[in-house]
Amino acid sequence: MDTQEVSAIQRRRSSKASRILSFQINTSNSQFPNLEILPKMSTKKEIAEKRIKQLHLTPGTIFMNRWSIEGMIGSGGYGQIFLAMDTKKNEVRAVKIEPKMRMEMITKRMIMEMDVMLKMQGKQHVPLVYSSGYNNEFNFIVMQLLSENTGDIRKRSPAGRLSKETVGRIVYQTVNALKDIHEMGYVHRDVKPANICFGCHQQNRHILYLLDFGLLRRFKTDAGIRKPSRPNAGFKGTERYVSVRVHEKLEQTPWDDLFSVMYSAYELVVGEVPWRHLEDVEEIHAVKKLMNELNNNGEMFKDSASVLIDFHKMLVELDPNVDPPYEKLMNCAKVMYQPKELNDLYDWDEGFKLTLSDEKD
Ligand SMILES: Nc1ncnc2c1ncn2[C@@H]1O[C@H](COP(=O)(O)OP(=O)(O)OP(=O)(O)O)[C@@H](O)[C@H]1O
Repeated sequence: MDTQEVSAIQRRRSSKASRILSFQINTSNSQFPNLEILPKMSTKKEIAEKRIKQLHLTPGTIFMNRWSIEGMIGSGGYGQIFLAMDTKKNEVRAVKIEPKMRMEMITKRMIMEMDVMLKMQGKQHVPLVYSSGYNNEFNFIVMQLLSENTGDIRKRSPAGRLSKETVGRIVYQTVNALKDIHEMGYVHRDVKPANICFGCHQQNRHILYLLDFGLLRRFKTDAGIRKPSRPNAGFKGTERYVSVRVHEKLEQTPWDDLFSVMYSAYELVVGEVPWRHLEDVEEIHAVKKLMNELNNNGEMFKDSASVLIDFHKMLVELDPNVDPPYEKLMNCAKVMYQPKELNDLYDWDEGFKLTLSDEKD
């Protein structure tokens, strides 16, 4: 990318985001952020639409005397995520904030998230944490800034879906990310496209990062023994992406995270899951059970979904209480993304041309 191209991209981006990042753009080194997939800062209208009554931090605030808050880039049921500038190092960061009190109760979700993220530092698919802690009002984590999440990238792709070459590599890397988490004795319990991002710098733009460690739970003891299952483990996760076992309130195991990978991949490669328009949770459960009937699910695995047949079959045939064969699952994803390599261009690097050419056929 030369200086002219960078300027053109900058002009297309919101002027504020470009201003924030312009200090870093130096085409003579390969460190500059990938502007095309940086997370967008929410406009006032989007914030209102998300019914967020109040921003926890307003742009212009210098949080903890160090991080200059530029705007909100994401929010979930618990936290808000801000684009911030580290005023000491002159580098961009993401700051995740959660109020310490919620409905007069002390919130612990982010305390646990910090703890797990710190334990996992050094794992390839876990974002770098620069600082974490709390002040009088908030728990916070200052972490590596990542790209727009893959759910939002899919939504803005012209065909509303991603190519099998890109989704295969997302599956491969997500299974690898989960392998690390599971090997440390945790299940993630909220795998979904909104929690999957890529790096936004030249050197990590094809590395996938898994986000949101707030729902993790230990399924193995420190000695590596599976913990006894609770008779009713409750429903934890996001309705659209949880496995049939989670609908049945069974204790989650790595198997359930892998099913969430499968449903996420289905949505990314097809554009939607078969239960996208269903509101009744029992109906969603019923369709997911039907999908698992290997002799009866042909309708759900035709056209662009057909690339997931083998991966899905492999999962259905696994025992949820036995450690999954990660390498076999990753090899299955490899078949999906060939002839590409992990470090070749992804859909967003090449103007989504693979899905656009599919549409024309
Ligand atoms: N480090 C980051 N860099 C860029 N964007 C991020 C980062 N962390 C989070 N986001 C964005 O913010 C969104 C919400 O983040 P996250 O899932 O961590 O919040 P949450 O409050 O825990 O959400 P939920 O209620 O779904 O559990 C993500 O989907 C992603 O788009």
